Amino acid sequence: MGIENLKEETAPTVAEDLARSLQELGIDPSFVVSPEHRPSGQSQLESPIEERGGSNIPIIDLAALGGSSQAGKDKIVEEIRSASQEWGFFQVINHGVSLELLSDVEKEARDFFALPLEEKRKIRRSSVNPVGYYESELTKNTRDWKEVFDYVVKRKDDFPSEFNLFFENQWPEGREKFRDSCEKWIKAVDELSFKVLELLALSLGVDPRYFFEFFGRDNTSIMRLNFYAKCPVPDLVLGVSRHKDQGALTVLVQDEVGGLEVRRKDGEWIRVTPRKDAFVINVGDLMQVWSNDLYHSVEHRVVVNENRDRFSSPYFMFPSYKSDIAPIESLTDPIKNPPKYAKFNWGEFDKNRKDSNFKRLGVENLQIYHYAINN
Ligand SMILES: O=C(O)CCC(=O)C(=O)O
Ligand SMILES: [Fe+2]
Repeated sequence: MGIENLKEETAPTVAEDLARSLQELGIDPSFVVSPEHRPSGQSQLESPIEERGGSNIPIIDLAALGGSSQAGKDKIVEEIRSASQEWGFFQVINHGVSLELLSDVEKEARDFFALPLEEKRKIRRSSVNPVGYYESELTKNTRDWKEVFDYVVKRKDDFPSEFNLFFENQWPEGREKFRDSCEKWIKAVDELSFKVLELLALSLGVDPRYFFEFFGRDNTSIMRLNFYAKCPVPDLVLGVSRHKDQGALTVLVQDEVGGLEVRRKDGEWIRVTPRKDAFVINVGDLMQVWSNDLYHSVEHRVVVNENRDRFSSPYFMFPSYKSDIAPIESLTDPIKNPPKYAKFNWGEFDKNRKDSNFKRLGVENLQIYHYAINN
C-alpha cells in the first residue's frame, strides 16, 4: 500500500505530461485547445459525407450571371438564398476571377512566409495599424496555428481619429512581385465580393445595390493571406479555433490540402471540399443582423495536419466605421417579426474585436448576440 501511494505521488498528471511533450517539441502551450473543442480525428471526416448520412456545402455556378437568361440569374439568387439559410456557406464556380492570378499570389505568399521570422516581423501588424504580418492571433483566447499577412485596397486617409487606428499597408522590402500580385488579387476579389453582395440583396428581396452605401471608399474590408504550417500535434491545436466571421461576408480560396470545417445545423463539423476553381463564401454576423436572423453567420474552424502546409486567402467584407447596423426595416414587422437586434455601430464593434486579437481575455469577446433584443 505504501509503495502504491508513493507511485501516485510521483506519477505525472496528464497536464504535466502534455506540458513536457510540448516543451520538448518547442511548442507554446497557448496553442493548445481545450479538450472539448479539439478536432475529432481525421478518419471519420475523410469518409464520404453521404455515407455519414449528411449533405455537403452547396456549389453554385455563377456562369449565368454573364448571360442574358433571366431564369438563369433567378436560379442563382434562389440557390444563394437557400444555401444562406441552410448552411450560411456556399462555394461558387465560374466566378470570373483569373486562376492565374490565384496561382501567382499563392506562389508569392509561400515565398514570403518562407522568409526568416525576423524579416517578416519588420512589417508586423500592431494594435494601431491592423494590417501587415502577424503570427500570434488569438481566437477564443487560444493561439491559432497560423501566420497571416493582411492588407487593404488603399490607405484610409480620413479614418475617424477617436478609434486610434490607421490602415497603412506594409509591404516586405524588395518583393515587388509579391506586392503586384497582392494588389491585383484584392482588386479581382473585391469585384467578385460586390457581385455576391448584389445577389445576397436580391435573395433578401431588397434593391440589388442596397448594401453598397456601407462599402464606399472608407470601407474597412481586409484581404488576408493565411499560411498554416504542418504541425506535429494536429490533434491538440487548431489553425483557427471555432468562430464566426464578424463582417458582411467572407470570400475565400483554399488550396487542395483542406482543413476548413463548418458546423452544420445538427452540430457535426463538415469539411469543405477543396476546389481550386471555387471561392468559399460565408455570410457574416452583419448579414445575420441585416436579415433579422433569416441568414445565419455559422461557426467554422481550421484543422491543421502533420504532413502538409496549407494556404488560404479570405477577403473580409467590412463596412465603413461610420456604419450603423440594424435589421432591414422591410424584412421586419412590428407584430409578426419584430427586429431581433438593436442598432449598433460597426466601428465600435470591430475595434473591440480587433483589441481582443491582442489581449488574452478571461471572457468571450464582443458578439452580435450582445445586441440582441429579447422580444
Ligand atoms: O483558412 C480558412 O480556410 C478559413 C480561415 C477563417 O475562417 C478566418 O480567417 O476567419
Ligand atoms: Fe473565419
